[in-house]
Amino acid sequence: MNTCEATPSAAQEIRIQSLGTPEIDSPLSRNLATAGERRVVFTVDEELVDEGAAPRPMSFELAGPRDRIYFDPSKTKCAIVTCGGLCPGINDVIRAIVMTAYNAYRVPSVLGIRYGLQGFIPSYRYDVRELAPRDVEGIHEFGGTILGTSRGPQSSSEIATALERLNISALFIIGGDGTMKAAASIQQEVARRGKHISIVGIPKTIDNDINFIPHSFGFETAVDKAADAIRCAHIEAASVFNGIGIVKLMGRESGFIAANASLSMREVNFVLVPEVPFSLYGERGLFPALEKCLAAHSHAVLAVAEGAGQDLLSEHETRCDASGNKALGDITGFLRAKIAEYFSAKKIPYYLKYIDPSYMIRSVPANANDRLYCGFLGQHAVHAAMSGKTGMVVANIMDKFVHLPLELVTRKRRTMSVRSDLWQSVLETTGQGDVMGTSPEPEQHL
Ligand SMILES: Nc1ncnc2c1ncn2[C@@H]1O[C@H](COP(=O)(O)OP(=O)(O)OP(=O)(O)O)[C@@H](O)[C@H]1O
Ligand SMILES: O=P(O)(O)OC[C@H]1O[C@](O)(CO)[C@@H](O)[C@@H]1O
Ligand SMILES: [Mg+2]
Repeated sequence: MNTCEATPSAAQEIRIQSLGTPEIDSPLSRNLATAGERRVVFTVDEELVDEGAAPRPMSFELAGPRDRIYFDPSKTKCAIVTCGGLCPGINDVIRAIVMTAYNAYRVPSVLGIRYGLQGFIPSYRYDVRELAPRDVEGIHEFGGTILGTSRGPQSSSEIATALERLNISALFIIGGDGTMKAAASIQQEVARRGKHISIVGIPKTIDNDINFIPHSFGFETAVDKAADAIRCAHIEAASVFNGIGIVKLMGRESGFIAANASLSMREVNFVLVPEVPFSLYGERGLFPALEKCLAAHSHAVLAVAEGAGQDLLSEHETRCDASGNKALGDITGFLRAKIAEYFSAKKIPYYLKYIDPSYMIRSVPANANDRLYCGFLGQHAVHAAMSGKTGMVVANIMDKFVHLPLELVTRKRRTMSVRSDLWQSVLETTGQGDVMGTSPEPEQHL
């Protein structure tokens, strides 16, 4: 993303589905709500579109309250569901949705669906929860989700039936890439039945792997926590002769957390991510480079995304989790064993300190920036639903809140491009280019 213009010009128009013409006067004061749609044009570069694609202008619908809305607030019932792994800020989004629905639109009811998509399915027997402002007042102080979450497929047909049974007008679905696919199939099922129910997604994931979303909420907080772990690993490693600090960070198929946390803590010498293959031995191998690093600085720090180097593990994982996400082999266990072999054979003393902050980076409350971000996302999601938008998510692109179709955000999973400024910056800061070179061609990486 590089430029932002106020008018559409000849840009590709990104369209959002609508349930019908908004004909009801919004209860929001005239100077808060805008008349009609406003659009913004960004020149979108390859980081968000396709690797190698030329930058191109695209026009997006701006988020925000409209002066005419689709749903009569006095008859509107909303529901919120949270799915997938935890992420800092989920409660902040829930709070913002409830507060906006009640305080801005005076809707009479917002329901919380328990434990992800399972909460729609009668056989699980989870009660729905009424969420009034007093129920959500203080929830932003806590990590996690007050509604609970789950993984695993559920029938869109049963979910659509539950939405009809509960008489829901707008469903807010908070989750990651998988959840957005679920949202798309729920929206299609609801439309197939001819039901006027708005389905609005709020993209959530610490992995930052949702297509077209530059930074999902909670990512910044997760990076903060990951940076704390790196700081500790560096102190431990630097406090002994030939100390090696290894930090394992979440990031199944995308190394954004490892890359960003390492850039914020410049002491990291090697960043290993799923997107870039590497070898252990040979001229451009990780271990000879680690050996050189120890010889030069007497200590070294490695930040390892959990999905890195999976091809090196002798037993490839074939298992998946309940949602079909591939299970990962233990790359850091493998590296620790191989480091022991390598340095023992060379009779080089070393002291390895291993830190796995694991779930701690995603179960904490959101930091101040993420809280602000979550508040806006929740508010804009309600404005979008009330004006009859559906099959969409709310996103922040270049400091503008916009509507994106679910179809766009579910097209593929976002990974870090080896040509991105982010990865190039990692290479420049760490000097690890010899091990994980700048070229995407695997044979040039070792
Ligand atoms: N292709 C799909 N179609 C319909 N539902 C899906 C699809 N993929 C995932 N889901 C459902 O969406 C929910 C959440 O998916 P998943 O567990 O992959 O987490 P996620 O939303 O990607 O979040 P995160 O990756 O941040 O943990 C699950 O209930 C899962 O079954
Ligand atoms: O919550 P679970 O099922 O243990 O899954 C862990 C995965 O979830 C994520 O935190 C994404 O939400 C990944 O980084 C991690 O691999
Ligand atoms: Mg996911």
